[in-house]
Order: sequence, then structure tokens, then C-alpha cells
Amino acid sequence: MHPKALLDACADLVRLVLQFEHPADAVVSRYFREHRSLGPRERATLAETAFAVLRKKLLFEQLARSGSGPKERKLAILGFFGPRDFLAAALNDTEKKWLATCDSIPADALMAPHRHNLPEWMAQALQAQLGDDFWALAENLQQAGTLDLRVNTLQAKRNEIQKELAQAGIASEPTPYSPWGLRLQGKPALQKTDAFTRGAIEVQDEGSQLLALLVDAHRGEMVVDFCAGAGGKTLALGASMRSTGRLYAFDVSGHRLDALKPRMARSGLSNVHPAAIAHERDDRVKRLAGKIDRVLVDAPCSGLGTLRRNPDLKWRQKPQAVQELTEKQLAILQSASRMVKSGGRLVYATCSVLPEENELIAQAFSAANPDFVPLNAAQELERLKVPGADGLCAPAMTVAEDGTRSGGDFLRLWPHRHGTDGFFAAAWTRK
Ligand SMILES: C[S@@+](CC[C@H](N)C(=O)[O-])C[C@H]1O[C@@H](n2cnc3c(N)ncnc32)[C@H](O)[C@@H]1O
Repeated sequence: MHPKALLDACADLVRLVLQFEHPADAVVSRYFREHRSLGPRERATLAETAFAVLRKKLLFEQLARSGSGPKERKLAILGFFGPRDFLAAALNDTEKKWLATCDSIPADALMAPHRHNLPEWMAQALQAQLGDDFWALAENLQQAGTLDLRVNTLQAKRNEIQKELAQAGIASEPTPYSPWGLRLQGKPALQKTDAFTRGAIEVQDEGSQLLALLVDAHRGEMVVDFCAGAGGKTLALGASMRSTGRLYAFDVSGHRLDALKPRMARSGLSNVHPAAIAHERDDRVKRLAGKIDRVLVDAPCSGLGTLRRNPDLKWRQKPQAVQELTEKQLAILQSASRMVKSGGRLVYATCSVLPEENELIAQAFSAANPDFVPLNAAQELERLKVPGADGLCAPAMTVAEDGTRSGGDFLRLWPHRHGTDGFFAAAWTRK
């Protein structure tokens, strides 16, 4: 495709994602379905350009106030993913001059919102938690996330898959914390590899892998993945159980559970039982009261830990919606906890970085449920041989008058510190 036509297409896609009517990845997929003749390189340019605009929206909109021509075209020029000389072939002289002026503005001359590119309420919430470290996070969230794989240990060892991928020209490194993970360079097409089609690998952020590890599911156990969705963590739990015992994958969305089925078939797991539930107090849940060894609640959340991959969320998410989510999160956790048997484990997790969805929920649950004893996540991960487990965890935020902390240590992953998406997990043992 000629550079001019590709830039026009980028501007068109930028206009569509900025309507925020649907998640950006769905808008991009739909665009590709409607433009079937696009080749893989053009698709990569289009998607990465649209995502770059979402990542740096405030800065780019500010810069687009100058120059001439339609706003979406200027945004697409600023975010264009590809060599500069290729882009230059699509620009007129005025645009080239304007781009050179934009490029010459030093970062320290920019106002704070144009540097962090976050809505004010989100920037404030993160600054309150991180202090000066906020800027390292803000910088990190404006880059694309890494592509991590989980090796299905039911089928193969991590080093075997690493070698197999290398033979197919795909370079990878073992992830630093998860024993099951491989981190890839770039975004190679995985779906055609033999390892993918036979279910030996799944795309999964290292942080998600660590949540599944913290559940510590064993052979022959009864385990519930309460908010299973398309089953990313279900598959990791099933492999930990060596495809034995019984693993229920519950979700209120039958549609999401449908996406689990082909993944389950590829994985070779035969212990997974997906079931759509009406709500968290469904009869199926009640029937399992006190019977389950391990319950994972991967709660619906704001997703603000995943802004590297889903930058549109920062513009689509609202404080009011987060408030409503917190009520749902506590209700789901409370209901799911009833299934845990005496001596069993409960894990509450989110991919959010906001304390309201994390520590505050865990602490409210602990306060209302004295029969659930908080587990120290750092000690637990250390026992599970995760390197540097201490550095992945943060102490509870509630400090009593006598100085004791309640709630145990939580898993608290940050993109700029750990290279994972932002994740939280709290664990309890039932007395
Ligand atoms: C964070 S996502 C789960 C992601 C999934 N565990 C994975 O690893 O791919 C949260 C899920 O919770 C589900 N959900 C929302 N409300 C629920 C409820 N009341 N009971 C059970 N699941 C619910 C959503 O449909 C969504 O699939």
C-alpha cells in the first residue's frame, strides 16, 4: 500500500477508536474484518498507530492544535508506527515542518498532563500511592507491554518450548518470576506455530501466571475459578492439578466461557467443568458450600493495571464506575468464600492498581470474616520458589494503634517495577 493510502487508513482508524463506543481492540479487529485485503505489515502499522494515539492522547491532542488539516490525520502522523522516511513520503511540506517542530519540543517543557497522558483523577490516585515513582509508571504505561507465554507443563517443559520456538525463528527468555513463562521479543505470529496449535503454549502475562501460582492447586483437589472468563487462569490451574481432581470454571458470561472451550481442547485438560452462573449467589454456588479446596476470585475490575495493552481504558473508565465495581467485588468475594472448606484457600485478585479495588476490599473482607486467616503472600511465593518474592509484595495498608499491620502481605505487581501488568492478590486460609 502506498504511504499516503496507509496514512489515510490510519487516520480513519484513529477516528473510529477515539469514539470510545467499543474497546479499541474490538474496533481494530472489526476494521480488519472490513478491510480483508490488508497485509500483516499494514495491519501492524494501523493497530500500533491507533494504540500509540490512545497512549499519548493528551500530548498529541495538544500538539494537534497547531498545524493544518484534520485532527485525526495529525494524530495519526504523531503516532505513526513505522520508519520516518516511509511516513515522510505521505506528508506535504507544511506537515513535514509541523512534525519537525513537534519533535523538537523537549519533554521537560511539557505540562504534567502532556507528560503522563492520564486523566486527572487517575494521575492523582497513582501519585498518592507512588510519590515520585509515579513518573516511572506513567512513562512505562505509554509503551506497549511485552508478549508473555505460559508453557503448558502438562505437555512440555519450558526449556523444550524455548528451543522449539527458537527453531521456528522466535526468540524468547524465561520470565524472571513465573516458572512457566517465556517472554518474547516483538510480536511474532504465534497462532501458526506447532506449539500453539497443540496447546503447549498460551499467551498470558507473567502477572496472571503468578496469581494462578499463588492458588497453589494440587492433584486431585476440588478447585473453583469463580470469574473464569475465557479461562486464562483456569488453564494454568488445570495444569497445576495435572488434569486430575475437579476444576469448576464459573462466570456470568456464557459468551466468555465459550471462548474457553477451544483453549481447553487444545490444552489436553480433562478436569475442567465450565458453567455459566446467573449471579454470585447462584444455586450452583450454594450447593458447593464448604466443599472446595481452593477458590480463585479473579474479580471484574477497572483493568487499570493493563493500560500498556488496553490504553483506551484510561479514557473509558470513570471514578463512578470504579465505585460501583468495588461493591460488586466485595459481594462476589463474600459469596465465593462460602465454598471454601475448612483448611482451604481463598485468593482474591484483580488487574487493577487502585487500593479501593484491592487492599480495601481485602481488608473489608478480613474484618467481616474472622474465620478466614490472611496468608502472607511473600512467604507463600517464597515457599513456591518464586525468585525475589519479597519484592513482588506489599504490606497491608491498615496499621493498628499498637503498630501491628492487619491483612497480611499482598501480591502487588507494577509494570514499571516488575515488567508485568499491574496486579493485586490477597490470600486467606479458612480456619
Ligand atoms: C478479570 S475477568 C476474568 C479473567 C479470567 N479469569 C482470565 O484469566 O482470563 C472477570 C470476569 O468476571 C466475570 N463476572 C462478572 N460478574 C461476575 C459474577 N457476579 N460472578 C461470576 N463472574 C462474574 C466477568 O464476566 C469476567 O469474565
